[in-house]
Amino acid sequence: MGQAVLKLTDVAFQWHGRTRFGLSVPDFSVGSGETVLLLGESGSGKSTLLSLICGTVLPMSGHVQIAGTDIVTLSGGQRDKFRAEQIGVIFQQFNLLPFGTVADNILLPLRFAPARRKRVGDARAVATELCSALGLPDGVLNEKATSLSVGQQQRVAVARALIGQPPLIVADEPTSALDANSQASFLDLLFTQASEHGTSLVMVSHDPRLGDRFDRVVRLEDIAKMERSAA
Ligand SMILES: Nc1ncnc2c1ncn2[C@@H]1O[C@H](COP(=O)(O)OP(=O)(O)OP(=O)(O)O)[C@@H](O)[C@H]1O
Repeated sequence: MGQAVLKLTDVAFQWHGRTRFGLSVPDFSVGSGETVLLLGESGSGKSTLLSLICGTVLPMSGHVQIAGTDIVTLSGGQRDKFRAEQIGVIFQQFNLLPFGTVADNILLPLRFAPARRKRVGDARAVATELCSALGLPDGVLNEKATSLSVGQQQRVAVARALIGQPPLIVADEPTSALDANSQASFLDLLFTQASEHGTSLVMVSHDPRLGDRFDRVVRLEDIAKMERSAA
């Protein structure tokens, strides 16, 4: 494993909903360029862990280091900017801007991330290259994102995560809406792009069959302790 891009140390978090759910992670690291598949049952806390990694929720204690910075020490605004600079995120539902074009969607993270934008140079040209590498049709940048097929929208979400080469990509069940063939070609594209740019990848899934493609397969219960109780 190269130098850690992601390192969680002594992290403890709790949701206070109708039932209380606690997640603690003593020690979990992902190296530079490493690809990790995170498996776990439904409701086991996989998305919660990704939210902690992205800094959209904060632990009650512990440290979440990304590229050497402990995001727990940052203010809310600093954390939003840091996330835009350092992490490409692919959600289960892709979360594309419904009224935006494909270009608006792909270029979105650069708006909040000056260093990432600078790395890109000619952003529109890079977005065009990414679309072509991801098998999207010519001229797609001007299409409305929601006019595309589900598989195409998924590729737009990947282009948005990859643009400007963030050191870490976090993906929450990105293939759940695809059939087996589309799933395989989607993962081929994601892996080719990530490895070309030395990007680390943490992907959550229910499906252990995807494991062969990854450097490491981690079961959530092997790195975390979960507790559930009545509120
Ligand atoms: N915003 C929230 N408020 C309160 N409780 C929450 C919240 N989000 C998740 N939880 C609780 O945290 C637990 C873990 O949920 P989480 O979504 O992290 O699991 P998961 O492994 O990603 O599940 P799935 O595979 O079904 O997406 C669940 O018991 C859930 O009810």
